[in-house]
Amino acid sequence: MAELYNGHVMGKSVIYRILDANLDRAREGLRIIEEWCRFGLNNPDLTEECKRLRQELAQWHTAEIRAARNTPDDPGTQLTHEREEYRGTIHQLLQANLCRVEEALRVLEEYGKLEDRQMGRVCKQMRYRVYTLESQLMAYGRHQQLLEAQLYLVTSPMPELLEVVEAALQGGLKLIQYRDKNTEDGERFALAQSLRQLCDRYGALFLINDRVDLALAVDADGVHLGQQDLPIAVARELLGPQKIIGRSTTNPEEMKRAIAEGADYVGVGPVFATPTKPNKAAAGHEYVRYAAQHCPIPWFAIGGIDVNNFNEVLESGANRIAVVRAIMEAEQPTLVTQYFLSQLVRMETMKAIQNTQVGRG
Ligand SMILES: Cc1ncc(COP(=O)(O)OP(=O)(O)O)c(N)n1
Ligand SMILES: Cc1ncsc1CCOP(=O)(O)O
Ligand SMILES: [Mg+2]
Repeated sequence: MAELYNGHVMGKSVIYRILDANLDRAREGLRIIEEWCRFGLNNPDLTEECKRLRQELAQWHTAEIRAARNTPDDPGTQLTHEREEYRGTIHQLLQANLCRVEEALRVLEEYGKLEDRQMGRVCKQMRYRVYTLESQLMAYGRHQQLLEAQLYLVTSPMPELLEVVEAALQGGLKLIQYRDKNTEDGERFALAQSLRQLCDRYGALFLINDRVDLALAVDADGVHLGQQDLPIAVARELLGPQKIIGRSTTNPEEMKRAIAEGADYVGVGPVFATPTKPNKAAAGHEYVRYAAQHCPIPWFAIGGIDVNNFNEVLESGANRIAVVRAIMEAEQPTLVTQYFLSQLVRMETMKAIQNTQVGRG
Protein backbone atom coordinates (compact mmCIF):
# COMPACT_ATOMS: atom_id res chain seq x y z
CA MET A 1 0.00 0.00 0.00
CA ALA A 2 1.45 3.35 -1.00
CA GLU A 3 0.39 6.44 0.91
CA LEU A 4 0.87 10.07 0.01
CA TYR A 5 2.75 11.99 2.63
CA ASN A 6 3.66 15.65 2.03
CA GLY A 7 3.59 15.12 -1.71
CA HIS A 8 5.85 12.03 -1.54
CA VAL A 9 4.76 8.51 -2.18
CA MET A 10 5.56 6.59 0.97
CA GLY A 11 5.65 2.86 0.41
CA LYS A 12 5.73 0.08 2.93
CA SER A 13 9.45 -0.18 2.42
CA VAL A 14 9.99 3.09 4.28
CA ILE A 15 8.19 1.74 7.36
CA TYR A 16 10.06 -1.54 7.00
CA ARG A 17 13.41 0.27 6.88
CA ILE A 18 12.55 2.10 10.07
CA LEU A 19 11.48 -1.13 11.75
CA ASP A 20 14.57 -2.94 10.50
CA ALA A 21 16.97 -0.27 11.77
CA ASN A 22 15.30 -0.07 15.18
CA LEU A 23 14.98 -3.80 15.66
CA ASP A 24 18.73 -4.00 15.05
CA ARG A 25 19.42 -1.02 17.32
CA ALA A 26 17.37 -2.42 20.21
CA ARG A 27 18.91 -5.89 19.93
CA GLU A 28 22.46 -4.58 19.68
CA GLY A 29 21.96 -2.37 22.74
CA LEU A 30 20.51 -5.30 24.65
CA ARG A 31 23.45 -7.48 23.70
CA ILE A 32 25.89 -4.92 25.07
CA ILE A 33 23.95 -4.73 28.35
CA GLU A 34 23.66 -8.52 28.48
CA GLU A 35 27.43 -8.98 28.25
CA TRP A 36 27.92 -6.81 31.32
CA CYS A 37 25.16 -8.64 33.26
CA ARG A 38 26.81 -11.94 32.35
CA PHE A 39 30.55 -11.31 32.59
CA GLY A 40 30.70 -8.16 34.69
CA LEU A 41 28.02 -8.88 37.28
CA ASN A 42 27.68 -12.66 37.01
CA ASN A 43 23.95 -12.15 37.36
CA PRO A 44 21.92 -14.94 35.72
CA ASP A 45 18.51 -13.24 36.18
CA LEU A 46 19.47 -9.99 34.50
CA THR A 47 21.37 -11.87 31.76
CA GLU A 48 18.32 -14.04 31.12
CA GLU A 49 15.98 -11.03 30.87
CA CYS A 50 18.23 -9.36 28.26
CA LYS A 51 18.34 -12.57 26.28
CA ARG A 52 14.56 -13.02 26.43
CA LEU A 53 14.01 -9.46 25.21
CA ARG A 54 16.45 -10.00 22.33
CA GLN A 55 14.75 -13.21 21.32
CA GLU A 56 11.27 -11.69 21.48
CA LEU A 57 12.42 -8.83 19.27
CA ALA A 58 13.98 -11.29 16.82
CA GLN A 59 10.51 -12.79 16.21
CA TRP A 60 9.32 -9.45 14.81
CA HIS A 61 12.35 -9.15 12.55
CA THR A 62 10.78 -10.93 9.59
CA ALA A 63 12.44 -11.67 6.25
CA GLU A 64 10.25 -8.97 4.65
CA ILE A 65 11.45 -6.31 7.08
CA ARG A 66 15.08 -7.36 6.65
CA ALA A 67 14.70 -7.25 2.86
CA ALA A 68 13.88 -3.52 3.03
CA ARG A 69 17.38 -2.72 4.35
CA ASN A 70 19.30 -0.30 2.18
CA THR A 71 22.41 0.69 4.10
CA PRO A 72 24.33 2.39 1.24
CA ASP A 73 21.47 4.91 0.76
CA ASP A 74 21.01 5.56 4.48
CA PRO A 75 22.20 9.12 5.27
CA GLY A 76 22.19 8.26 9.00
CA THR A 77 25.21 5.92 8.86
CA GLN A 78 27.58 8.89 8.46
CA LEU A 79 26.18 10.79 11.41
CA THR A 80 27.88 10.28 14.74
CA HIS A 81 27.77 12.46 17.78
CA GLU A 82 30.91 13.21 19.75
CA ARG A 83 29.23 11.71 22.82
CA GLU A 84 28.79 8.39 21.02
CA GLU A 85 32.55 8.07 20.79
CA TYR A 86 33.13 8.73 24.48
CA ARG A 87 32.39 6.21 27.23
CA GLY A 88 34.26 7.13 30.39
CA THR A 89 32.91 4.44 32.69
CA ILE A 90 30.88 1.24 32.59
CA HIS A 91 28.04 3.23 34.13
CA GLN A 92 28.05 5.66 31.17
CA LEU A 93 28.29 2.81 28.69
CA LEU A 94 25.29 1.05 30.25
CA GLN A 95 23.29 4.24 30.52
CA ALA A 96 23.91 5.12 26.85
CA ASN A 97 22.86 1.65 25.70
CA LEU A 98 19.78 1.50 27.90
CA CYS A 99 18.76 4.83 26.44
CA ARG A 100 19.38 3.51 22.93
CA VAL A 101 17.20 0.44 23.55
CA GLU A 102 14.40 2.51 25.11
CA GLU A 103 14.41 4.95 22.19
CA ALA A 104 14.43 2.15 19.63
CA LEU A 105 11.52 0.44 21.38
CA ARG A 106 9.57 3.68 21.35
CA VAL A 107 10.15 4.00 17.59
CA LEU A 108 9.12 0.36 17.09
CA GLU A 109 5.99 0.97 19.13
CA GLU A 110 4.90 3.99 17.08
CA TYR A 111 5.83 2.79 13.57
CA GLY A 112 4.96 -0.80 14.46
CA LYS A 113 1.35 0.27 14.98
CA LEU A 114 1.18 1.20 11.27
CA GLU A 115 2.15 -2.33 10.40
CA ASP A 116 0.49 -4.42 13.10
CA ARG A 117 -1.25 -3.10 16.23
CA GLN A 118 -0.01 -6.09 18.20
CA MET A 119 3.58 -5.04 17.45
CA GLY A 120 2.88 -1.62 18.98
CA ARG A 121 1.47 -3.21 22.13
CA VAL A 122 4.31 -5.71 22.50
CA CYS A 123 7.00 -3.05 22.06
CA LYS A 124 5.34 -0.86 24.66
CA GLN A 125 5.42 -3.73 27.17
CA MET A 126 9.06 -4.39 26.31
CA ARG A 127 9.93 -0.74 26.89
CA TYR A 128 8.48 -0.99 30.40
CA ARG A 129 10.48 -4.17 30.95
CA VAL A 130 13.63 -2.29 29.92
CA TYR A 131 12.84 0.45 32.48
CA THR A 132 12.60 -2.25 35.15
CA LEU A 133 15.82 -3.83 33.89
CA GLU A 134 17.48 -0.43 34.12
CA SER A 135 16.45 0.05 37.79
CA GLN A 136 17.52 -3.47 38.70
CA LEU A 137 20.81 -3.17 36.87
CA MET A 138 21.71 0.18 38.39
CA ALA A 139 20.71 -0.97 41.89
CA TYR A 140 22.65 -4.20 41.54
CA GLY A 141 25.77 -2.43 40.23
CA ARG A 142 25.59 0.13 43.02
CA HIS A 143 25.23 -2.49 45.74
CA GLN A 144 28.03 -4.58 44.25
CA GLN A 145 30.25 -1.53 44.31
CA LEU A 146 29.36 -0.91 47.94
CA LEU A 147 30.29 -4.51 48.77
CA GLU A 148 33.65 -4.05 47.07
CA ALA A 149 34.47 -0.69 48.68
CA GLN A 150 36.89 -0.99 51.58
CA LEU A 151 37.79 2.63 52.06
CA TYR A 152 35.23 5.38 52.57
CA LEU A 153 36.10 9.06 52.51
CA VAL A 154 33.79 11.34 54.48
CA THR A 155 34.59 14.91 53.46
CA SER A 156 35.03 17.99 55.62
CA PRO A 157 34.45 21.52 54.33
CA MET A 158 37.55 23.28 52.99
CA PRO A 159 38.42 25.58 50.09
CA GLU A 160 40.36 22.81 48.28
CA LEU A 161 37.57 20.24 48.74
CA LEU A 162 37.36 19.23 45.07
CA GLU A 163 41.14 19.01 44.64
CA VAL A 164 41.57 16.81 47.71
CA VAL A 165 38.71 14.54 46.72
CA GLU A 166 40.09 14.22 43.19
CA ALA A 167 43.53 13.37 44.59
CA ALA A 168 41.95 10.60 46.67
CA LEU A 169 40.02 9.35 43.62
CA GLN A 170 43.30 9.21 41.73
CA GLY A 171 44.58 6.96 44.50
CA GLY A 172 41.77 4.49 43.78
CA LEU A 173 39.04 5.61 46.21
CA LYS A 174 35.56 4.37 45.18
CA LEU A 175 33.25 5.65 47.93
CA ILE A 176 32.71 9.24 49.03
CA GLN A 177 30.33 10.96 51.40
CA TYR A 178 29.77 14.69 51.22
CA ARG A 179 29.50 15.89 54.83
CA ASP A 180 29.05 19.58 55.35
CA LYS A 181 27.06 20.92 58.28
CA ASN A 182 27.33 24.70 58.02
CA THR A 183 27.59 25.87 54.41
CA GLU A 184 24.45 27.49 53.08
CA ASP A 185 22.24 25.39 50.84
CA GLY A 186 22.96 27.12 47.51
CA GLU A 187 26.67 26.52 47.82
CA ARG A 188 26.14 23.06 49.27
CA PHE A 189 24.06 22.15 46.23
CA ALA A 190 26.71 23.45 43.82
CA LEU A 191 29.46 21.55 45.65
CA ALA A 192 27.40 18.38 45.76
CA GLN A 193 26.84 18.66 42.00
CA SER A 194 30.56 19.09 41.35
CA LEU A 195 31.38 16.13 43.60
CA ARG A 196 28.74 14.02 41.86
CA GLN A 197 30.37 14.75 38.49
CA LEU A 198 33.82 14.05 39.86
CA CYS A 199 32.71 10.71 41.29
CA ASP A 200 31.08 9.82 37.95
CA ARG A 201 34.33 10.52 36.16
CA TYR A 202 36.21 8.14 38.43
CA GLY A 203 33.41 5.56 38.70
CA ALA A 204 33.02 6.14 42.46
CA LEU A 205 29.86 5.98 44.57
CA PHE A 206 28.68 9.31 45.92
CA LEU A 207 26.59 9.62 49.08
CA ILE A 208 25.31 12.63 50.99
CA ASN A 209 25.38 13.01 54.74
CA ASP A 210 22.07 13.74 56.52
CA ARG A 211 20.15 15.32 53.63
CA VAL A 212 17.80 13.17 51.57
CA ASP A 213 16.59 16.23 49.65
CA LEU A 214 20.11 17.09 48.54
CA ALA A 215 20.75 13.45 47.61
CA LEU A 216 17.67 13.55 45.36
CA ALA A 217 18.58 16.94 43.93
CA VAL A 218 21.99 15.79 42.68
CA ASP A 219 21.01 12.17 41.98
CA ALA A 220 23.48 10.87 44.54
CA ASP A 221 23.90 7.12 45.02
CA GLY A 222 22.44 7.39 48.50
CA VAL A 223 22.55 8.97 51.94
CA HIS A 224 24.18 8.46 55.29
CA LEU A 225 21.84 8.90 58.26
CA GLY A 226 22.76 9.13 61.92
CA GLN A 227 20.60 8.15 64.86
CA GLN A 228 19.18 11.69 65.00
CA ASP A 229 18.51 11.92 61.27
CA LEU A 230 15.44 10.78 59.28
CA PRO A 231 14.10 7.27 59.90
CA ILE A 232 15.41 4.80 57.33
CA ALA A 233 11.85 3.91 56.23
CA VAL A 234 11.10 7.53 55.36
CA ALA A 235 14.37 7.93 53.45
CA ARG A 236 13.69 4.66 51.61
CA GLU A 237 10.24 5.87 50.63
CA LEU A 238 11.74 9.05 49.22
CA LEU A 239 14.81 7.52 47.56
CA GLY A 240 13.41 4.19 46.34
CA PRO A 241 14.87 0.72 46.63
CA GLN A 242 17.84 1.28 44.32
CA LYS A 243 19.67 3.86 46.42
CA ILE A 244 22.06 3.17 49.26
CA ILE A 245 21.15 4.08 52.83
CA GLY A 246 23.78 3.93 55.56
CA ARG A 247 23.24 4.35 59.30
CA SER A 248 25.65 5.32 62.11
CA THR A 249 25.76 2.91 65.03
CA THR A 250 27.63 3.01 68.34
CA ASN A 251 26.45 -0.22 69.92
CA PRO A 252 24.93 -3.63 69.10
CA GLU A 253 21.35 -2.45 69.72
CA GLU A 254 21.66 0.34 67.18
CA MET A 255 23.28 -2.06 64.74
CA LYS A 256 20.46 -4.62 65.06
CA ARG A 257 17.84 -1.91 64.61
CA ALA A 258 19.58 -0.43 61.55
CA ILE A 259 19.70 -3.89 59.94
CA ALA A 260 16.04 -4.59 60.75
CA GLU A 261 15.09 -1.21 59.28
CA GLY A 262 16.83 -2.04 56.00
CA ALA A 263 20.13 -0.14 56.12
CA ASP A 264 22.51 -1.15 53.32
CA TYR A 265 25.58 -0.60 55.49
CA VAL A 266 26.42 0.73 58.94
CA GLY A 267 29.11 2.97 60.37
CA VAL A 268 30.72 1.37 63.44
CA GLY A 269 32.25 3.84 65.86
CA PRO A 270 33.70 6.16 66.82
CA VAL A 271 36.49 3.66 67.34
CA PHE A 272 38.61 6.44 68.88
CA ALA A 273 37.55 9.81 70.26
CA THR A 274 37.87 12.36 67.46
CA PRO A 275 37.80 16.16 67.11
CA THR A 276 35.70 15.72 63.95
CA LYS A 277 32.81 14.57 66.16
CA PRO A 278 33.79 16.12 69.49
CA ASN A 279 30.75 15.24 71.59
CA LYS A 280 30.64 11.59 70.73
CA ALA A 281 32.25 9.11 73.14
CA ALA A 282 34.48 6.40 71.69
CA ALA A 283 32.80 3.02 71.21
CA GLY A 284 36.25 1.40 71.15
CA HIS A 285 37.70 -1.82 69.80
CA GLU A 286 35.16 -3.95 71.61
CA TYR A 287 32.38 -2.74 69.33
CA VAL A 288 34.60 -3.32 66.26
CA ARG A 289 35.15 -6.91 67.44
CA TYR A 290 31.39 -7.29 67.93
CA ALA A 291 30.75 -6.04 64.38
CA ALA A 292 33.36 -8.45 62.98
CA GLN A 293 31.55 -11.35 64.64
CA HIS A 294 27.93 -10.37 64.10
CA CYS A 295 27.33 -7.80 61.37
CA PRO A 296 25.82 -9.46 58.26
CA ILE A 297 25.87 -6.31 56.09
CA PRO A 298 28.84 -4.15 55.01
CA TRP A 299 30.17 -2.08 57.91
CA PHE A 300 32.81 0.62 58.14
CA ALA A 301 34.88 1.29 61.24
CA ILE A 302 35.02 5.06 61.70
CA GLY A 303 36.36 7.65 64.12
CA GLY A 304 39.92 8.76 64.76
CA ILE A 305 41.43 6.26 62.32
CA ASP A 306 44.74 7.26 60.71
CA VAL A 307 47.79 5.62 59.16
CA ASN A 308 49.33 5.03 62.61
CA ASN A 309 46.45 3.27 64.40
CA PHE A 310 44.84 1.74 61.32
CA ASN A 311 46.48 -1.69 61.72
CA GLU A 312 45.04 -2.01 65.24
CA VAL A 313 41.57 -1.48 63.79
CA LEU A 314 42.20 -4.16 61.17
CA GLU A 315 43.42 -6.50 63.90
CA SER A 316 40.13 -5.99 65.75
CA GLY A 317 38.43 -7.44 62.66
CA ALA A 318 37.58 -4.43 60.46
CA ASN A 319 37.97 -4.90 56.73
CA ARG A 320 36.39 -1.61 55.75
CA ILE A 321 37.20 1.80 57.20
CA ALA A 322 35.87 5.35 56.89
CA VAL A 323 38.01 8.41 57.51
CA VAL A 324 37.75 12.18 57.45
CA ARG A 325 40.99 13.88 58.59
CA ALA A 326 43.36 11.08 57.60
CA ILE A 327 42.71 11.93 53.94
CA MET A 328 41.20 15.42 53.99
CA GLU A 329 44.13 16.80 55.98
CA ALA A 330 46.85 14.64 54.44
CA GLU A 331 49.74 16.34 52.68
CA GLN A 332 49.52 13.69 49.98
CA PRO A 333 45.92 12.43 49.80
CA THR A 334 46.68 10.17 46.83
CA LEU A 335 49.49 8.37 48.64
CA VAL A 336 47.52 7.98 51.88
CA THR A 337 44.59 6.56 49.92
CA GLN A 338 46.88 4.11 48.12
CA TYR A 339 48.44 3.10 51.42
CA PHE A 340 45.07 2.40 53.09
CA LEU A 341 43.81 0.49 50.07
CA SER A 342 46.93 -1.62 49.69
CA GLN A 343 46.87 -2.56 53.39
CA LEU A 344 43.17 -3.43 53.24
CA VAL A 345 43.76 -5.65 50.20
CA ARG A 346 46.79 -7.27 51.92
CA MET A 347 44.68 -8.03 54.99
CA GLU A 348 41.90 -9.49 52.84
CA THR A 349 44.40 -11.71 50.98
CA MET A 350 45.94 -12.93 54.25
CA LYS A 351 42.49 -13.81 55.62
CA ALA A 352 41.65 -15.68 52.41
CA ILE A 353 44.92 -17.67 52.63
CA GLN A 354 44.28 -18.48 56.30
CA ASN A 355 40.74 -19.63 55.49
CA THR A 356 41.99 -22.00 52.76
CA GLN A 357 44.59 -23.41 55.14
CA VAL A 358 41.95 -23.98 57.84
CA GLY A 359 39.74 -25.61 55.21
CA ARG A 360 42.56 -27.98 54.16
CA GLY A 361 43.81 -28.75 57.65
C1 LIG B 1 30.22 6.27 57.51
C2 LIG B 1 29.70 7.20 58.54
N1 LIG B 1 29.51 6.73 59.78
C3 LIG B 1 29.04 7.56 60.75
C4 LIG B 1 28.74 8.89 60.44
C5 LIG B 1 28.16 9.81 61.47
O1 LIG B 1 26.81 10.16 61.21
P1 LIG B 1 25.99 11.00 62.31
O2 LIG B 1 26.01 10.20 63.55
O3 LIG B 1 24.68 11.36 61.76
O4 LIG B 1 26.86 12.28 62.50
P2 LIG B 1 27.18 13.40 61.42
O5 LIG B 1 28.17 12.87 60.45
O6 LIG B 1 25.91 13.76 60.73
O7 LIG B 1 27.73 14.52 62.22
C6 LIG B 1 28.96 9.32 59.13
N2 LIG B 1 28.69 10.58 58.76
N3 LIG B 1 29.42 8.47 58.21
C1 LIG C 1 31.42 11.49 61.21
C2 LIG C 1 31.86 10.59 62.30
N1 LIG C 1 31.03 9.69 62.87
C3 LIG C 1 31.60 8.96 63.80
S1 LIG C 1 33.18 9.40 64.02
C4 LIG C 1 33.11 10.56 62.81
C5 LIG C 1 34.23 11.44 62.39
C6 LIG C 1 35.43 10.70 61.93
O1 LIG C 1 36.38 11.67 61.59
P1 LIG C 1 37.92 11.42 61.67
O2 LIG C 1 38.24 10.36 60.67
O3 LIG C 1 38.51 12.76 61.30
O4 LIG C 1 38.26 11.05 63.07
MG1 LIG D 1 24.01 12.84 60.58
